Amino acid sequence: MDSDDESEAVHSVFNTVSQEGGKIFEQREILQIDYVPSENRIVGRDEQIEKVAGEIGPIVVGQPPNSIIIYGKTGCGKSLVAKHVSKIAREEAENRGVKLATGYVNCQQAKGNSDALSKYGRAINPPESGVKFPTRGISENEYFERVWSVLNEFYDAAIIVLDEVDKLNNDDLLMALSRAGEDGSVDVPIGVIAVSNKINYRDKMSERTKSSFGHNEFIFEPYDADQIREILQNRTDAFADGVLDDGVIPRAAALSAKEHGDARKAMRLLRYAGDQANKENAERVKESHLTDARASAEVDRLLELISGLPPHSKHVLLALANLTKNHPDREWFRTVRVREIYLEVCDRSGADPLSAERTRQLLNELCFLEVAGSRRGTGEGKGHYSQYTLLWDADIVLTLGN
Ligand SMILES: Nc1ncnc2c1ncn2[C@@H]1O[C@H](COP(=O)(O)OP(=O)(O)OP(=O)(O)O)[C@@H](O)[C@H]1O
Repeated sequence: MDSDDESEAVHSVFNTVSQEGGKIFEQREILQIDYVPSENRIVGRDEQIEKVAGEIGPIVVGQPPNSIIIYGKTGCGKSLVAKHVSKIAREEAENRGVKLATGYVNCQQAKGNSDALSKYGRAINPPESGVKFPTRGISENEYFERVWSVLNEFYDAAIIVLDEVDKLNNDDLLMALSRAGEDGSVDVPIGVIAVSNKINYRDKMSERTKSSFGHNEFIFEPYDADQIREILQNRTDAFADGVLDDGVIPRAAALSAKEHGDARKAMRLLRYAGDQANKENAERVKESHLTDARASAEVDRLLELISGLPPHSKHVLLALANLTKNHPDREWFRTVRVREIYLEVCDRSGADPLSAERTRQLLNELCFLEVAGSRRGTGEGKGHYSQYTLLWDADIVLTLGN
């Protein structure tokens, strides 16, 4: 392809798409959500980096470290800090003549414990090793054996980052890894850095795993407006020189801090504002572009939340959205009311409705995902009942669901 090709799009709907990202962006990828900033661009997490490094620290001299678990809402820098600490630990260990294996596994992308182990095995397996980590076909035990053999033969110590650890079916892997050194399965010390955005994951852990992680739990708070402003300010080289109006970043930061404190979403908002300016063929990104960007960001956020839901959860959500839309004077609805509309939604979509009890459970799951909210009400002599409210714009939900 000719990179100087300035030819017009064949289809006018693609007119605003260009290799360079239009007039507005210089390096749009800097605002992509998977872009990992270099260490001098990690904002406001010095204290957390120090604490995590403090617990995992002994590993750099080949001594057993403390395994840790980091909790916090989405986009508050958990994975970034975990990856960063494991990277600098590897550099420090190398500096001290210790061979440290480091590997990162996102458990959401792993199909269970065996797959997570296999991914870790492949991440640390040196080219000269004869050990194979097939994607399937061997037992979980065999994966363990192979990981141990690679560690024993090629390394002095190991760190494993298990991101979204709550997505594994159980905590067996967490426990096996954090206890491996003690129970003699492997000759090198292992440090586990587990990451989860479900604070109540702790309740699902067995007592033994809890005691392995002891008091080494860190909770990362969402970012405040100043921190988000600095994070965004550090990414302005995504834009062409001088195209960003002065008020855009402070406003994007203020909105993001108020709504979620999530760095990833804040970057997405800024990127969408740039896209919006491009679409309008504007010379500059203005605060007004944030308004449209917010609508797109909201849709994306909700899509992310509900994308993995089974059909009946979506039917229940649609029922709540319909109620909300049709009763602008009311916010809260009792389970029975939601169920009535749910039955209509099922009827329309030709689905067999689930039981009343199951409907209630699905409503509670929507609350857990922060798509809906719940409260207890007291009836006149009728005891307690639950009420639900939609935490999202009903129109957005209905557009996505229909
Ligand atoms: N302190 C920070 N400084 C600079 N950029 C940051 C910071 N925190 C987060 N980011 C940006 O936001 C992105 C998302 O952060 P990260 O993956 O660490 O979130 P998380 O807390 O692990 O969230 P999730 O639970 O959704 O995975 C990072 O890749 C990075 O681009």
